[in-house]
Amino acid sequence: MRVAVLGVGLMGGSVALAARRREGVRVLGWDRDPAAVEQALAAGVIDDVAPGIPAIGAFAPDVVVVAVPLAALTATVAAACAAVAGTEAIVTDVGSTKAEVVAAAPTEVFVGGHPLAGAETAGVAHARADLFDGATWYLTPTAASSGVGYERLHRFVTSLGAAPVAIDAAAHDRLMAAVSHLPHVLANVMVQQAAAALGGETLPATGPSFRDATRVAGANPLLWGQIYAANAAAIGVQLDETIAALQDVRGRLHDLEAWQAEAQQLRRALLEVGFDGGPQQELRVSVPNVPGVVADLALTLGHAGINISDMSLAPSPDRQTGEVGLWVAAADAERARQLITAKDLPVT
Ligand SMILES: NC(=O)c1ccc[n+]([C@@H]2O[C@H](COP(=O)([O-])OP(=O)(O)OC[C@H]3O[C@@H](n4cnc5c(N)ncnc54)[C@H](O)[C@@H]3O)[C@@H](O)[C@H]2O)c1
Ligand SMILES: O=C(O)C(=O)C[C@]1(C(=O)O)C=C[C@@H](O)C=C1
Repeated sequence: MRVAVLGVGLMGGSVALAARRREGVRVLGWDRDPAAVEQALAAGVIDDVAPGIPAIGAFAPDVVVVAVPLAALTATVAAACAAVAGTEAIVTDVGSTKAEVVAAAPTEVFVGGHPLAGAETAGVAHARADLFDGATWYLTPTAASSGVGYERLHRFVTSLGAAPVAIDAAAHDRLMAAVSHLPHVLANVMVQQAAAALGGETLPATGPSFRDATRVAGANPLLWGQIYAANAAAIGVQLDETIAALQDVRGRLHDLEAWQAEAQQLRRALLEVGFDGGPQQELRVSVPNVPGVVADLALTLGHAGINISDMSLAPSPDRQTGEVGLWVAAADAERARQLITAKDLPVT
């Protein structure tokens, strides 16, 4: 299989690395920044560099993945579609919003895409082969999209470790406003508010909840400035609803126990969506930051036949300890808790 990646940054580099885990896949890379492709070539992220977008046609790619910032997406997709005209290639993108690029490219060779995976970092140096393992990957085919191309793209996305899910572009953008863009806005607001509240304090005054809730604050400013602008209408609706909800909470601070319990239920239900194998439960394990601790946890549960469907790692600020989040089937959760507790590791 031959894959062309346009924009070899965090996402493009991760697509390249994930694709090259399979035998016989060759990846051609192009980026506006020559340093990015040179770095990608030197690090073995891509096999070859294209001198320009028109040159990708001669590479005869099966799939072209456009992974540039949103502001450059429409023009780059158009240039990619022109470059592969008359070949068998299917062109896709990984942009965080879909309506604009899908409306601009109503051609059979293009199917919009968006992996629901990423990081608060940027650049090919942070690219990871396993970034998409287990992730939902939205695809936004239209009536114009080639069926053969869509099927090939579906298989390609699956080969990267992700689960493709077809969705309408406008519905996708409304959904992302709620589950991705609003959380980023709120994380930024929380750090700004905390900084103002702690102004002048010298004590370390933030704890784990603050770190968890604000991990994405200030993520890649170029990328996020463009996401907010591209999806302003849908984010505006979410913000209006958030403001109303906060006002409601403000008015009944002495009567929020049931509200808190409802949020607990809702979070559990929302995070279970998309997992295979029925209801899941999250175990949070406090661990010392020593080599092998995570592998030991994974091996212990693996030996006991307990599948970890998702995992998160959060080191403490001083890097002495950390918290490992493990998602396992609810039916296995108690057994997993006992196995971990037997290692003298606290689990919640
Ligand atoms: N970072 C995430 O968590 C995440 C998750 C899902 C989707 N995305 C989407 O992936 C795309 C890329 O984001 P990223 O996080 O990889 O960013 P990045 O900054 O890591 O990489 C972007 C790459 O595109 C190149 N580039 C910049 N402007 C360009 C232009 N005008 N023409 C061509 N190339 C250009 C840059 O040199 C860089 O190598 C964005 O559209 C974003 O919405 C990001
Ligand atoms: O994990 C993160 O750091 C992310 O912000 C990833 C995240 C998200 O909101 O979940 C961010 C933007 C993308 O378009 C898709 C995924």
